[in-house]
Order: sequence, then structure tokens, then C-alpha cells
Amino acid sequence: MTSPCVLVVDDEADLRELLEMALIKMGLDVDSAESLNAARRQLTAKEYALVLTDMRLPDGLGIDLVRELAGSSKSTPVAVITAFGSADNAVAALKAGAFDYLSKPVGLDQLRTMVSSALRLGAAGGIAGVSESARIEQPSLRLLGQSSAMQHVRTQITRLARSMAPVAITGESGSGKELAARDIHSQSVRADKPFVAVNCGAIPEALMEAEFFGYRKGAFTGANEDRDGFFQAANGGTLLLDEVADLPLAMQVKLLRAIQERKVRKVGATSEDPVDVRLISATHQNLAECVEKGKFRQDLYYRLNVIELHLPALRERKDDITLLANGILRRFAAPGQPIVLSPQAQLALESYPFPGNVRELENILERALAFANDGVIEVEDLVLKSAKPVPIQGNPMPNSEQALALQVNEPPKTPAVAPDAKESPPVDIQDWQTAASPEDLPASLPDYLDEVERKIICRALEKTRFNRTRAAEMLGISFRQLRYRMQRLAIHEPE
Ligand SMILES: Nc1ncnc2c1ncn2[C@@H]1O[C@H](COP(=O)(O)OP(=O)(O)OP(=O)(O)O)[C@@H](O)[C@H]1O
Repeated sequence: MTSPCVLVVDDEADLRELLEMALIKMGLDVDSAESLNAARRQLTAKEYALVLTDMRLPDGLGIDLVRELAGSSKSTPVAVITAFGSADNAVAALKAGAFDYLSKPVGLDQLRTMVSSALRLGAAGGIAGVSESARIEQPSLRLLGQSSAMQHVRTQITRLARSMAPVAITGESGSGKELAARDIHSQSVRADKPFVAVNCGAIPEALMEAEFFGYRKGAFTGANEDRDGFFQAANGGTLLLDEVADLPLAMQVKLLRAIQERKVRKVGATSEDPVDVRLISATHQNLAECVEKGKFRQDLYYRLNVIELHLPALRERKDDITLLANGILRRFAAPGQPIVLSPQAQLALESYPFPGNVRELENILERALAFANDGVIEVEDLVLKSAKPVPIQGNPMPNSEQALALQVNEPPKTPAVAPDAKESPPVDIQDWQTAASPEDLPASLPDYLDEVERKIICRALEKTRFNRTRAAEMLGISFRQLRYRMQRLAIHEPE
């Protein structure tokens, strides 16, 4: 059996030899070329498992080779070697379709990691001789939807899965960004390694560094043993930075460094450890605007946003609504008890704008199941936004709806009936003065603030009949932030 062959393109004899030796030690065959033109000739004559090219060559730039191969029917992965500190080149190469990049001086460990990934990509099928279209046919594993917009997303995912380039996933809350990230990971050569999703908005700032990079025993009070962070947990795999716009500026600096160096330092450690992590970020915010407002560092934005994947809102792909709804109902239904939508309910869903996207659809259907008779969901069971919310406390209501009343570990002292958010005062501060110290100050500010927060969240949940997507929207926070706050404040939906 012949070994896979790597083409090394570099005009510096020393570096070429170093690379050749390292690759031969890995059991690979190596050809080399000193210029772009020589590389082109060799690529025409032979199939390579990987091309490793320097950026600066006597007759042009390595990135030209990247573009040529990306635009050809060949699917040979190309990695570029960039000069020390030239982050711009690395980003440009990834954008042009490079599989990955290495910075000078080339670390042999990094070289080995990168080459192994590229060769696994070949083994997974498609490096040599398989056409682009054949690879694109590979279905997405989780994202349902047959609309042309979703088909386009799936095509992009399949392409993105074949590179190490950082991907920034944009789209409204609940549109499937995390699912898309999981699909990129599952279709990549990293599929058998961990996928770690981090909600950047849910980690207290003081713990962030330790959570991301881990810590050494004794680094701070309570650090009783060494612990890995998200980067180490995702080593070899993919790290999803969800709600990335919520990262505080101080953490953004540390993250940028980790991405550039591909190394992390545990809190309390003196040395850095290499990590091999593919980064995907997601946000429902406009990150470019956050950069303009000074809330997000431009350099980090630039590093994370190498390739953008946009998830269309559900209302922009109405064709998918019924298919998604049926998929969700199949998931929710008890075995042997199928649940279907009445034709009117189907129509109502198709004309609903879904501000909370697929998550809201899930929410609506989950709730509708409680009201459905004989396995059929009718329009009124959907309780779509235009329908008037039913008052929850203080007014008589049918028994089935009483089940929707809130259950909170420590119920608010006053009935939390909200006639209308616009009319009601934000929070009745008077309530809290009963628990206040003689100086008219709360006995504990954190407890006081928690109670205020609990009251507001409960009010939003009541108004939306416990639809967390809509409640989050009303409160101007993301679904995940609401979920996190509900967990923290022990607010539960009734059984
Ligand atoms: N195309 C789809 N097919 C099937 N399920 C989907 C699809 N898109 C989203 N979902 C489901 O909708 C819910 C929300 O999806 P996901 O968490 O991926 O959204 P998100 O865009 O990351 O949300 P957020 O911005 O709030 O983090 C999940 O339960 C997911 O399974």
C-alpha cells in the first residue's frame, strides 16, 4: 500500500528540508516544489493528500495556489505557512479556502496535528478524485428543512466542515445556530472528538478565565485540585462560543491571545499548554455594530469572523414550518399516539411570524399538546401571539389553564398579576421595604436584587403563559439568558 503524498512548496531549502523530514517521519511520501509554477506542474501530474505552501514564493503568493485549488474540481486540502505575527495573511488564506495555517517558526507538534487532521479528511472520503458536488450531497445531520435557504445552509455546512477556519454563525435567537455548529463538527474530521458549547452570557465574569482555561490547585480560594477549562475539554474537537457578544472586554483580550497562539495558560500556572481547538462562534446580535460601539474588540471580531454562516429566520422560509412542526410533534408524541395538526392549525402556523423561530415553534407545540383532543391540534390550542393572554391569577379560569400558574420556590409576596406590561409599574419597591433594615435599606442588596429580578421574570412568564421565548423577548434578553436566570432563581414551570 502506498503512503499518502504531501507536496511541500517553499523556496527556503532549510525549511523545506525540516518539513520533509518531519513528514517522512510520520510515514508520508513527500514531493517538493520551489515555486508556484513548479507546484502547479506537479499538481497537474499527480494527486496529493495535502499541499503545504509557504505564503511568499519567488513567483507569487501561496494564497494564489489556495484559490486555484479551491476553484478547481480537486479537493486537495492546502495549508499555508505564514510569517510570524502576520495574522492578516492567515485569515486571508482561511477565507480563500485554506484548510488551516501554520505560523513561523513552525512547531513540529502543530505540524503533526494539522497534517493528521488533513489526512483524516482524506480518509473520510473526498480528497482525491471526488467531485465537489458529490461531497455536497452529504446530508445535514440535524437541521431539518427543505426550503432553498436551508438547503443552501446545509451546503455551506458541508464545505465548512472540511476546514479549520473559524466560523461565525449569525441568526435570530432560536434559528438553529447551535444545531448548525453541531452539524459542522459532526461532519468534520473532529467528529469523534468533543464538541463543547459555552454560553458566554451565562458565566459570571469573575469565573470566566478559570472556566475557559482551567486552573491549578491553589490558584485561588476553593481551587482544591487542578481543573481543565473549556479549551482543554474541547481539545482535538470544536468549541462553540455561543452569545459571543456577551464576552466582557477583558476576557476578549485573553481569548484573542489563546486563538492566536493556540496555547492556553491555566489560572495559577506559569507555562502555556498547546491546544488544538476549532472555534465556532454564534450570536443573535450584530457583532459589527458591537465593534462600532466599542463593546467588542475589532481584532477578535476579525479572528472569529473568518467565515460567516447565516441562519435564516423561520418566517423567511415558511415552506419549512409544516415539516418542522411534524418533526417536533413526532419527537413530543408518546409512542403509538401520533399527534397531528388540523389543516387550520397548519395554516395558522404558516402565517405566524415566529419572532422566537424554531425554538418558539417547539414551545408552542409543546404547550398545544396539553390542550389537544384526540391527537389533533386545533388553532386555539396553539395560542399564537395575536390571541389575548388568559389572566392567570385573580380571575377565574378553567382547570387546565390553572396548570399554567407559576410555581416558584419562594412565591412572590404579592399576587403577580400583570394586566399589561406597558401600564404596570416596573416593580413595586414598597414590597421590599418591609424586609428592609431600619435605615430603609435592604438587609441584603443581592437578595433584594434577586427578588426584583424574580418578580419581573415571573411577570413576563405569566403574561406569555410560560412561553420562555416570548418572555425573553419581552425582557430584551436571549432565551439562554432567561433560562440561566430562571435556574439561578429556582423558577420552575408547573408540572
Ligand atoms: N432546522 C432545524 N431543524 C430542527 N430543529 C431545529 C432547527 N433549528 C432549530 N431547531 C431547534 O430549535 C431549538 C433552538 O435551536 P438552537 O439552540 O440551535 O438555536 P440558536 O439559534 O442557537 O438559539 P440562541 O440564539 O437562543 O442560542 C433547538 O431545540 C433546536 O433543536
